[in-house]
Amino acid sequence: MDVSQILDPLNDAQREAVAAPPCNQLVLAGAGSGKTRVLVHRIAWLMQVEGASAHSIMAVTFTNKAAKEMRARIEELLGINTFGMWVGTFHGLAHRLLKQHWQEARLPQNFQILDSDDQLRLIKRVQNELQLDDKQWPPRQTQWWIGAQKDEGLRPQHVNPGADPWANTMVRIYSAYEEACQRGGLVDFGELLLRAHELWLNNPSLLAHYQQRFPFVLVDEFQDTNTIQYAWLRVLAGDRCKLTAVGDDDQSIYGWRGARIENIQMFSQDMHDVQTVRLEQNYRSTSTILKAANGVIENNAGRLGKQLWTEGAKGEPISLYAAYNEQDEARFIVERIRDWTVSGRRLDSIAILYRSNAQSRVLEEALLREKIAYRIYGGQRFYERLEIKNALAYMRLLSNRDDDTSFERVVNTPTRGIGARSVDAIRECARMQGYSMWDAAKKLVAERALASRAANAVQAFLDLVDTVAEESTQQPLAEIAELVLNKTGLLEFHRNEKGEKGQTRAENLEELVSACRSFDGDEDEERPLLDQFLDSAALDAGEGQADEFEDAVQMMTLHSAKGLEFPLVFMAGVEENLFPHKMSASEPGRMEEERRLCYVGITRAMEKLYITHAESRRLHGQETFNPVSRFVREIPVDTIEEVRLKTEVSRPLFQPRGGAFGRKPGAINGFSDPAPDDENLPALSLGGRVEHPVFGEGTVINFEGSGARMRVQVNFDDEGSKWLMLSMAKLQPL
Ligand SMILES: Nc1ncnc2c1ncn2[C@@H]1O[C@H](COP(=O)(O)OP(=O)(O)OP(=O)(O)O)[C@@H](O)[C@H]1O
Ligand SMILES: [Mg+2]
Repeated sequence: MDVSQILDPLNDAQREAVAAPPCNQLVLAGAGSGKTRVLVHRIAWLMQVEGASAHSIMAVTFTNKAAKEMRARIEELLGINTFGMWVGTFHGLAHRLLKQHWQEARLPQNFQILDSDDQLRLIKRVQNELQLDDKQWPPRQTQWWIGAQKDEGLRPQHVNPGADPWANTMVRIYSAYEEACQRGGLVDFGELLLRAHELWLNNPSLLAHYQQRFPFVLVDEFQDTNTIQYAWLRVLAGDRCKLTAVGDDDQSIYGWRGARIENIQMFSQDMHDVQTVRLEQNYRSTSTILKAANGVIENNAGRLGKQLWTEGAKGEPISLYAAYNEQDEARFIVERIRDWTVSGRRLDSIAILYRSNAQSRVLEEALLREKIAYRIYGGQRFYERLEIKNALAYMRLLSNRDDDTSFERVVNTPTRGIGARSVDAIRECARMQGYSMWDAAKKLVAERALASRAANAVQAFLDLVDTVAEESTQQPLAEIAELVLNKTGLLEFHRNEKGEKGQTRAENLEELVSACRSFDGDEDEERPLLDQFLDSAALDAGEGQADEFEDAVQMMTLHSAKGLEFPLVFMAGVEENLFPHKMSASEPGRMEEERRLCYVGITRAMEKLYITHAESRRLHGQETFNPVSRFVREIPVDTIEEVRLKTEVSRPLFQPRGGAFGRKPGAINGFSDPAPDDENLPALSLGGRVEHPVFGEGTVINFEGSGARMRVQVNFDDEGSKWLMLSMAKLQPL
C-alpha cells in the first residue's frame, strides 16, 4: 500500500496527527500551520489505511466553498470518488439530515428555510397577533433574542423568565412564533441546528444508526462552534465515534454570534483519550508577516499559548500607508495592484480585506475606473445590494415617475400596506390604458377603484415621492440622497433591524450618501447630476461580478477571509473606531475578539502585506478623523515600514526653527519660485506652528510631495501626529 503521497507532504507533528490510530483528536495550532491540510490528509489516511469508506466520514467545514475544495483535494490525493461522504457546514449538514428524516423531525416533507428577512416579517406578524406594538417590542430585537435561545439549545419551555415582564413577553412571542413556523412548515437558520439536535435526542434508533454510520467526524475551525453545534457533535460522537477537532483559539472571531472558544477546553474534558497535537511550523507567510501577527496577538490575555515559527524567508517589510482620505487609500491600493501585475502576477493572488462591508464601495469604484476585475467574496457588489437598489429606485422615481421597475420595487418598501393584489390592479390598469404605473395608481385612487385601506396607502406613497421630489429641487446630490433615506423610512427600517444584517444595511445606505457627495459628474453634461449619478450606478451594477473562473482581485471582509491565503494582502481602513470597530471599545472581551480578527487578517498574507489607513474618511455619509489603529502600534517596529510618496522637489525649501533640520532657510512652499498650483496653499515652515479646524494647534514636522500633492506631517498638541494633504487640510499658519 502506497501511503507516501499522503504522508510525504507533511512534517513530523502533522504526520503524527494524520497517521494516528483512530482516536479523538484535538489539533490546536496557529494560523497557516497546516491544520486544514492535516484534516484533509487524515481523511485520506482513514480511507486508505483504516479502510474507512467515504460513506463513513463526516467533515464539517466553515463554508460550502471549503467543502468543495476539501472533496477535490481528497479525490486528487486518492484518485477516488468521495461520493457518499458528508462534507459541509453545520447548517448544510443539518438541513440534509432534516430533509431525509422530515417525519421524525415532525416537519412537512417540503419544509422551507426562512431567511432572515422572512423571519423578521413572520415575527412582526406574530407580534401583531399578540397585540404587541412594534415600537415597544422591536421585531429585530425579538429575532435576535429567539436566535440566541436557539443557539443555546433552548425552547420556550426551557427558558425561565422568572418575574421579569420583558423576558415573559419574549417567551410568549417565542412560543407563538414557534407555532406559526410549525403551521407553515418553516425552519429558520437557528432552527435547523436545534431541530437536527433534537432529532437525535428524540429518536434513539436513528441516532444509533448515524453513530454507526459515521465512526469518523472531523471539524475544521472548531474554535467558532457555538453551544448547539458542539452539543450536536457530542451527541453524534457518543462514545464510539472518533472526533477530530481542528482549531486555533486565536482565530475565534464569531463570539458576537454565539461561538464559544471554551469548547476547545471542553473538548479535552468531555471526550476521552484525546490525542492533542500542536503544530508549530507555519508554512504560509514570510517570517516578517509571522512576527507581526505574533506581536499583535500577544496583547491578548488568557490565550492557550502557542509558538509559531517558520523556515520561510524574511520577505519584505509590511508597508504601512497613511492615506489622507479614503479616495487616496483606494488610489494607493490600485497602484500597488498595478505594480504587482506588471511583474507578471495574477490578480487572484491578491486580496483586499476590510472590517465592514460598506468600505468596499470606494475600493470598487477605484478598481472599476482602472478596469481591474474584482470579485466580492461572500457578498454582493455595492450597487447590487438590496438596500442600495431600493434607495436608487426612489431616486429614479424622483427623476422619472414613469419608471415602472422602480415603482414596483419600492411601492411597498418599506411595507406600507400595499399588497400584491393592489399592485396587480395597478399593473393591469397601466397595461390596459397604456399608462405608467404611477399614472395608473393615481387614476385608480381617484376612481376609488382600490380597497380604501390600500387606496390610502397608495396615495400616501404618491404624496411621499412628490414631496421628496419637491424638497429635492436645487439640492446637492448628497442632500437628495439623505432626504430619500430619511423621508422614505428606508434608513430607519434597517436601523431598527437588530443584528448584523440590519446594521450592515444601514451602514451601506449611509455610504450611498458618501458616494453622492464625492460624485463629480461630467462637466460637459447638461443633464442633472442626479440622472448622471443614477446612470453611473446602473453601469457599476451592470458590470456584474467577475465569474468564478475569471482572474480577479478578491475583496472580502476580514471575517470571511478565515481559512484563506493570498500572496498579496491589503488590509484597508486600519483605524480606530473602524478597526477595532467602535462598538467593541467598551467591552474588553470584544476588543480581544477584534484583535483576533486582526491576527486572522495579517496571517492571510503569504508574501507581502500592506496596511492602509486614512487620516480623514468619509464613511456612512460622515466625515471622520480617526487615528491609526492600536493594532498597528502593536506590530513590532522592525517589521513595518511607512510608505512615503516621493518628494518631487529637490531644491531646499525648508525653514527649520533653530536649524534642527539642518537645511537652508526657506519655506516649504510658496516662497521661492512657487509652482502655479502652489499659489493658494498656505505658506508653512518646518517647525512652524499651525492651526487645523478639527485637530487644533500643532507643529509642522515633515513634508513630502510638491504642489497640489504636497503633504505635511503635523504633530498636533492634542491629537498626535498626522499626515495631511496641504491643498485640502485648511491649515492656518500661526
Ligand atoms: N508540511 C507542509 N509542507 C509544505 N506546505 C505546507 C505544509 N503544511 C501546510 N502547508 C501549506 O501551508 C499553508 C497553510 O496550511 P493550512 O491552510 O492547512 O493552514 P491552517 O492551519 O489551516 O491555517 P488557518 O489557521 O489560516 O486556517 C497552505 O498553503 C498549505 O498547503
Ligand atoms: Mg485552515
